[in-house]
Amino acid sequence: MKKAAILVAGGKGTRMGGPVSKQYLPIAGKPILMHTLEVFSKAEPEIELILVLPEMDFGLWQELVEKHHFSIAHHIVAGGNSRFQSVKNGLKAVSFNSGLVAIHDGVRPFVKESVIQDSFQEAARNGSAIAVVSLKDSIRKLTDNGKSFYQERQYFRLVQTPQTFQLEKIRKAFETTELPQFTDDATVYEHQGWQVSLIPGNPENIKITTPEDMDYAEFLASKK
Ligand SMILES: Nc1ccn([C@@H]2O[C@H](COP(=O)(O)OP(=O)(O)OP(=O)(O)O)[C@@H](O)[C@H]2O)c(=O)n1
Ligand SMILES: C[C@](O)(CO)[C@H](O)COP(=O)(O)O
Repeated sequence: MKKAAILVAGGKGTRMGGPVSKQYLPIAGKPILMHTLEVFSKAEPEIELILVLPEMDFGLWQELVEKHHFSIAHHIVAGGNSRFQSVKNGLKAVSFNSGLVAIHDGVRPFVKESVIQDSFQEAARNGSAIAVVSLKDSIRKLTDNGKSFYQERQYFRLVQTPQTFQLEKIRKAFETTELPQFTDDATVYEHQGWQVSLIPGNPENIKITTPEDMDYAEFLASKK
């Protein structure tokens, strides 16, 4: 079965701040996005890789590719104004019509190869595979009047990427109008009335979001 991965990196990284968007920041001397492309290429050597970037960054990316002698084949696609729109652009760019597609945040470079492989296997069986991890902390639900209530954490999961799907189904799901609850791809898929399948993610697969994440990312890279 044909496989593709869409690595979305069309954001501005406003929570990270700084003059360079977070997806290009170096970890262990190499831009975050190159680590992410590498892990997908290692996990699935035959995969079609689609990298979604802000159109204004195409030149910067080309310079980084040359500077780092980066040789993993990938297609570049222009992002949109939201993650939803960036994914939609990536889905249009997949070169085949029948197969599987993993959608992954470009800024999650520490996803395990085994999680990527498991996600394709589960999506082939059941249509979708969403990587999730359990919570380590207790959680409380806040109310609008300033109270809070205990919640049973065994019924909750933190949602990561990859989120992997049968291509025809996720393309159809993304034909819908964008809604505020579409914080990831699972919510778009579910909006069709389809149930998602969950698979175990890996806890170190953090979404690099704020400056303190960079120190942890350097630590994780040093352990690889
Ligand atoms: N218009 C957008 C917005 C986000 N993303 C991507 O979606 C992933 C998860 O988004 P997030 O971590 O929120 O990234 P940013 O939107 O860049 O961060 P911020 O919200 O701090 O600006 C990132 O890889 C980001 O580049 C995207 O492809 N297109
Ligand atoms: C897709 C995601 O990474 C799953 O946890 C997350 O929902 C992205 O959220 P963001 O607000 O775009 O950072």
